[in-house]
Amino acid sequence: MAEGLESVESCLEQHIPPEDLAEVKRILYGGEARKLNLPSAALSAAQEREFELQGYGFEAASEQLRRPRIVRVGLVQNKIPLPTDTSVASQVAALHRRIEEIVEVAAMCGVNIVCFQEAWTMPFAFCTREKLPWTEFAESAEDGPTTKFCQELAKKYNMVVVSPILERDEIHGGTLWNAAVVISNSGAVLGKSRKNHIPRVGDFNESTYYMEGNTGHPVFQTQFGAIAVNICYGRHHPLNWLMFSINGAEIIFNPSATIGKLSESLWPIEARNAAIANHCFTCAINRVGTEYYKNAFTSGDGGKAHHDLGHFYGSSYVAAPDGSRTPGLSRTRDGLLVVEMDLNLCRQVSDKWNFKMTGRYEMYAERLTEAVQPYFIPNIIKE
Ligand SMILES: NC(=O)NCCC(=O)O
Repeated sequence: MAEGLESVESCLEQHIPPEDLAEVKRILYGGEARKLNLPSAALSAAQEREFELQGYGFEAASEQLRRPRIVRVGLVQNKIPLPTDTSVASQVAALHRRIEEIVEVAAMCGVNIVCFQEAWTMPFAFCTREKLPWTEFAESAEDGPTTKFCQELAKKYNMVVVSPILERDEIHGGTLWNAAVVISNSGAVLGKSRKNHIPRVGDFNESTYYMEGNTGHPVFQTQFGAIAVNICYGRHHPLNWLMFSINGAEIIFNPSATIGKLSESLWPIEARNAAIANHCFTCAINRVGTEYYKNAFTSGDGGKAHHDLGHFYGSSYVAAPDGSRTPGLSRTRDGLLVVEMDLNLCRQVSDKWNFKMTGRYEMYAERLTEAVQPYFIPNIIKE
């Protein structure tokens, strides 16, 4: 699919009559997000380094007993800088360099927690179903070179770093996992969260490489808030979001890699709906660009063999618990989205809508326990 539109937002800005634009944004986005005043040095560095930089803020009401809990998150979307047939080491090094220059700008913008896209140290090569060289991109979550690189960034910028990688777990037979490593602003590895739901759709043949995660729904208590990571395809599963929220997540990151022809119409809905349903902030991050492979692969649908998975459409955004959302980053360019949020908004919206209180979780837990039994009898009433 061609890259096409730069972004839905730029199209709206261009074509909606100015007198209607605010109302259109209210209906589509829950209002016009406040633009952050980002430092001019950051804006010019982003321009020089050829990535988009946008900043928005969400408001919360002031409270008498709690001080505002203001946090800035940074969402990074990027293309792979080198072709997929260059050496593994040079591809990883080029990605480290690219991220380093984006994170430096995030630091100038006061970002407290940064999250990269899914499997950020490699091309999203699982579509090929080939093992080599792609499995060579896998690293230890605890002390691999990418984790060490992120620890340095975390310490240097006093920033929590969420680093989604292809993990190799040497302790368990060198098995592969799709995992996000969470590194504290102290530089310590807080832990990891493995992808719970593995796609088997279109060219997303990821179960060729790794299986469903076994880390459950961990929430990481950081200095800046309680965070969780719901990796890519997990966003289609409302119960996956729910369980991170049940464990207390205030911000759920959704590092992704997905393409236009498969999911673009779902993209603006799913993370946003999760923010509403779970009274938390969600951060949807998608990679960008088209990645080409030397060897053609088929989709197993009778169609012609091809050399790319399709266009990753970026469009990273943040949604707030009140249902409002930021505009998305570009569909075609690297970008950094800086979003300021007051985490007090989570409880304020919870007190208003009461989804946690009205959730009837005990009823669903009982019925689901029955429904997963092999000889379950559905409750269908017939004449
Ligand atoms: N990376 C990944 O899980 N992609 C699956 C496609 C999608 O969920 O849109």
